[in-house]
Amino acid sequence: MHLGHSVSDSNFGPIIKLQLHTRTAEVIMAGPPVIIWRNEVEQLLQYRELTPRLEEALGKFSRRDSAEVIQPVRTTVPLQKHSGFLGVMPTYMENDGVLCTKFVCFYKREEGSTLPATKATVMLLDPEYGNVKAVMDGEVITGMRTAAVSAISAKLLMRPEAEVLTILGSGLQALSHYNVFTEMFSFKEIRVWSRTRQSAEGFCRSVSGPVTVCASVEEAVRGADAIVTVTRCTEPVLFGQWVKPGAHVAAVGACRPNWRELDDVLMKEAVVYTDSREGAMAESGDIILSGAEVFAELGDVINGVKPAHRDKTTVFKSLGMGVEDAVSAQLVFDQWKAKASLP
Ligand SMILES: NC(=O)c1ccc[n+]([C@@H]2O[C@H](COP(=O)([O-])OP(=O)(O)OC[C@H]3O[C@@H](n4cnc5c(N)ncnc54)[C@H](O)[C@@H]3O)[C@@H](O)[C@H]2O)c1
Ligand SMILES: O=C(O)[C@@H]1CCCCN1
Repeated sequence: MHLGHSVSDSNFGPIIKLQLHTRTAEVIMAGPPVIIWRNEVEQLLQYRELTPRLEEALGKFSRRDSAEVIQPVRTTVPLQKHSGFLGVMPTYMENDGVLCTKFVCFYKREEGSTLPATKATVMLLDPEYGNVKAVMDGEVITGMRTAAVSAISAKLLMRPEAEVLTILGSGLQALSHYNVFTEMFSFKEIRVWSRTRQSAEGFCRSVSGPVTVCASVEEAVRGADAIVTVTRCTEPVLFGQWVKPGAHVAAVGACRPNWRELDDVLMKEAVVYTDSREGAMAESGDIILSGAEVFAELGDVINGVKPAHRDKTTVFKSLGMGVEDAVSAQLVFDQWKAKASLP
């Protein structure tokens, strides 16, 4: 049996057939979990399959049906010595038979640090037997599912005639957002701003299409129809006075209650959407410190219970949800089994 190049036969415990209860359990790994690492996750995960599954999952989450999704607010453990946090993100999707936990460490790295700002690992478990089925790289999953959800917010909330996309930040999330936004939409102009021109120019070299490097945030965002903020700033970097009325902002950074990416003017003027109300009220400094009202979750719009105010300035405040990782990891695992000709 082909076991995938990521594990050798010797790593695998015996594949055994068990007669348990009334269910014949096949391919229960009596041995160690499958390890699916970065390169293989990159090969197995595609936006065209992932994005519709994420949109469905956002709707399931917002219905608050415990048979669909159980997703407590992320547990966050401060790593004070390293200016970081450990986030633990369990999710159970009973109807879909998916049990997943992501462990993610994220840090306030000093400028010029070459250490990663985010490191994530995803575990997929069998909800009936409790064994760990797979351990996966969480970097690719986090990068792709976060960008795909931002793209879903743009699909729902951005004006259809949008022509200019601006990306603030030039790191891992900036690249994944560039990739999915250019796959899902066609913009006449794409702009990027980063703290240093050098890193912005490095970003331009890493993408396939033309991108304008802007010297200031104001230059980058004035006239933009869609703005993606993917910085690690902790004070506002995007100011409402620069944002064109009717623009859509996908705000991905500032995921701590005392961190900001957006100023009060923008938060007060915009119609604010988020992924999880509970998560936003626990973790979003942009919402908590500005006192802005959360109009709806993205899932409420998907379920048709709240309108999409495309004609107004909109902010999607993204904090990241375990259900996004669960859906992504299950898709990776299903693709891996298909490739290994496993049932
Ligand atoms: N919402 C979610 O689901 C989710 C998921 C993953 C990461 N994030 C957050 O998204 C942000 C970007 O993540 P990433 O993996 O791309 O990080 P990264 O370190 O790869 O890139 C961060 C970018 O921000 C810039 N930057 C750093 N400090 C800054 C500052 N003080 N002001 C302005 N720009 C600054 C860096 O130059 C870089 O271009 C982080 O805040 C991260 O916590 C959110
Ligand atoms: O949901 C996530 O994966 C990210 C990790 C970094 C902090 C914000 N949330």
